[in-house]
Amino acid sequence: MSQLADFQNEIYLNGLADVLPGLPTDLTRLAGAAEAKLSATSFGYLAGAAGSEATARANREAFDRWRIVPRMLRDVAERDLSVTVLGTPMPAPVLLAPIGVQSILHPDGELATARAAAATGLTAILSTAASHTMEDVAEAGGDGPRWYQLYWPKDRELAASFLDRAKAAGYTALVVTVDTFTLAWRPRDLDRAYLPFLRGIGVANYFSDPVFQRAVGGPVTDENRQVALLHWIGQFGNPSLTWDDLAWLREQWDGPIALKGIQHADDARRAVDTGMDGVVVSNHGGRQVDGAVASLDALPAVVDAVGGQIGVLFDSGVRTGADVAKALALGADAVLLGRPYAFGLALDGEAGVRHVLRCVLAELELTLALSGHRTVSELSLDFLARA
Ligand SMILES: Cc1cc2nc3c(=O)[nH]c(=O)nc-3n(C[C@H](O)[C@H](O)[C@H](O)COP(=O)(O)O)c2cc1C
Ligand SMILES: CC(C)CC(=O)C(=O)O
Repeated sequence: MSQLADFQNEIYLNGLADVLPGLPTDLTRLAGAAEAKLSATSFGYLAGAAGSEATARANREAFDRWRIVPRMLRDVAERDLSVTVLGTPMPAPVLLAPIGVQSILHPDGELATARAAAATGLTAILSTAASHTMEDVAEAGGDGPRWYQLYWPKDRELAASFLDRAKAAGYTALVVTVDTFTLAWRPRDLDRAYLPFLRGIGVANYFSDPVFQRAVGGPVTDENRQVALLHWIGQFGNPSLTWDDLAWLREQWDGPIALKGIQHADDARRAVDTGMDGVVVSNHGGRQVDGAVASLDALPAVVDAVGGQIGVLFDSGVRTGADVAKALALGADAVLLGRPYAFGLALDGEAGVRHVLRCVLAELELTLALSGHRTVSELSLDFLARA
């Protein structure tokens, strides 16, 4: 029995109370459990999406339109789901998507997430909009692998400072999110006039930054907090960015860079042409362009366009191990898990995140094995049929 699916035996042999923190093992039930625990504002921010939330629903429907076609009698006794993605070895092709403002879900926020990721050997991608500083999160994650997600601010000096800090704190790859230079129209938050940042959540990396502090007249205290928040609003996103700016970024960061939020084959080709190391096919969980194409439907054309020249990662709509397997079969090198681990965080902090990760990994391995696959590289379109 291999390590990833050992979780299943542990549950049966050691019993629920010893192994499970009282959380569902059917990960599609996490949202309901988290809703019962969180405030309406926090749950709305986490679960909500843009506009009518049609794209968020489409992300799920796209997974349902693909069905797995299991193959038999192929000796799957020895299994190994490990991969190396953008230079980082991973026990399975699953990463934790960058999710900001995690302290609205649990006081330990990104610290708990980093600990859970380290415990499972998975790579957590830390958001620029984290509620703890990147240095504190790096310390919490210890030796665990970590990547940094950049929200590229208007001031290049501030962007460079973020990158220097990330390098110094041991983040090895950079994920640049290009689909969120401003927040979309998000009715659940608009209806409650709720934005975590305006309550000082998600600004830790800005307020702790020497370049930011210089701009607001020194360290952020009660006295200049309002000025600092206004400066944050002005700095957060940069709608003027173009492909030409990536050359500057390339000079600032010598490790791998992936662009997150790519949905069109031509954009993927431009990522190759501008010297990027990867793309993340993503529509931000339906939180940006309502009516946008389902992320899974955008994946095959990007995989084709890139032709193996750079890495293709995927997110938006992944809820189960079977979903991960489907995205891999459609050509993703790895998959970012988003809301499910955040629901776990809300439900039980570090233990909740660890629970979700272990469930996904075990379910992924069992899905692949029971459908006749020992490794991820054996997966192909042959694995899937249209529903
Ligand atoms: C509450 C919340 C906060 C997020 N914050 C960030 C962020 O700071 N940076 C980023 O690149 N993506 C962010 N995302 C998007 C995720 O990285 C990911 O693309 C998305 O959650 C995938 O959709 P899914 O959760 O439906 O699978 C956030 C998503 C949620 C739900
Ligand atoms: C805009 C951010 C700072 C957080 C985010 O990416 C999100 O809420 O989707």
